[in-house]
Amino acid sequence: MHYNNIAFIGFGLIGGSIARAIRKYKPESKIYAYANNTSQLLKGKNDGVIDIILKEIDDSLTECDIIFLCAPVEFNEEYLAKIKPFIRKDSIITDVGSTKSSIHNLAKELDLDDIFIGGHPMAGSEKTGYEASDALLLENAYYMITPSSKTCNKKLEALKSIIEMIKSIPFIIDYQKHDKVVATVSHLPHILAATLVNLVKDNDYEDEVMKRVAAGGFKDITRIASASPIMWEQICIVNAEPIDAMLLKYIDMLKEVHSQLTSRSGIYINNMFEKSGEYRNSFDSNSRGVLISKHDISVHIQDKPGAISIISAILAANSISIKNIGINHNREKGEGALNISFYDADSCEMASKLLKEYNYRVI
Ligand SMILES: NC(=O)c1ccc[n+]([C@@H]2O[C@H](COP(=O)([O-])OP(=O)(O)OC[C@H]3O[C@@H](n4cnc5c(N)ncnc54)[C@H](O)[C@@H]3O)[C@@H](O)[C@H]2O)c1
Ligand SMILES: O=C(O)C(=O)C[C@]1(C(=O)O)C=C[C@@H](O)C=C1
Repeated sequence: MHYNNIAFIGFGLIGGSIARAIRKYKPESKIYAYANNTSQLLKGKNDGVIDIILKEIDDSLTECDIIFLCAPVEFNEEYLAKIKPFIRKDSIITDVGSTKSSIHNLAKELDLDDIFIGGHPMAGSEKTGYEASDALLLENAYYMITPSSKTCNKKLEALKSIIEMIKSIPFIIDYQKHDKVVATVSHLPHILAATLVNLVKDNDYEDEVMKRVAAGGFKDITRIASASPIMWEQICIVNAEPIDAMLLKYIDMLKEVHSQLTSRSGIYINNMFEKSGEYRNSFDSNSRGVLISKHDISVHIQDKPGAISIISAILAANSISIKNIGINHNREKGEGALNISFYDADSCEMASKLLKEYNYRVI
């Protein structure tokens, strides 16, 4: 089995990024795509990423060796049921959804648990749509795989090799554990970011001074508040139980901070930051090449020799001094493969603008 014919149901940020990477690393693949957004599909076809636009869910899917479900999580479940009549027994259905138990339960109900293998790349962006997709988006990122008890080794190895081909790092995990992990490190943080932004909106002065002066700290912690409402509505509802369990623990922590603040316990606050700083810094020391700076950018580049020199030549030619530069091999820590830090905000802003003009994806 060569897994040459690959279909995407949903073709936005993640579907588009995987398809672009497959086209890049295995150009002979035949890529089929279906979505409810024709303009994204036409762009994909124009870019040479898609070979065949599927107008319907029909027996064209029988030609496909692997099908990626890449719509918001509840729609992925709807499509799992819809595609069932057209799927060959020896093919693989996988998904990229941020929740796993619910779709695994459905696969079992539909008697598809020998065909369906869950997947979830741990990289992304607050942006949506094929326009924001990038062949390098998932490079060096963990890509969680949740097999079922009926997954055969051959299919698991095939999926792993596709994930490795697109330069992600396969990470096998039980699907129930997956949902608890991401509830804590991804879903709850999105809720916190959204509520924090809404707190400012609801409490700002008439002249919107809070919005105006909000600086690095606020922006760092709230980038993901701009994420897709429909995608996050579905993630939160489908994974409500583990999210809610962590949310309650978090509320207890905040209540404790409230009580310690009321009694003006500086030592409590000090210890809180001491503990969090130590742990957070241990994340950084585990990742190679990651820089910590107030004036830094992440640039999506290929993780290969020569890539850094092109960027540094562009910046040098424009008299922008680099403080530090390094490949981030461990994408679970940052978004781009290359981290560059600058001495001041102006240089950082100029560099970002310049590299975008050269068509680099800069975050
Ligand atoms: N955005 C991230 O950071 C991220 C990271 C990892 C996984 N995911 C998961 O990936 C999936 C897709 O997210 P995305 O960021 O690519 O979103 P997106 O909005 O960029 O893309 C969604 C795609 O699904 C299509 N779609 C939406 N509703 C549809 C429907 N009813 N029928 C057919 N097509 C439909 C859209 O047209 C679009 O092509 C989600 O399940 C999400 O949980 C997202
Ligand atoms: O970097 C971001 O913008 C993301 O939100 C990516 C992110 C996350 O880290 O929470 C979002 C959802 C996913 O399911 C996986 C990754």
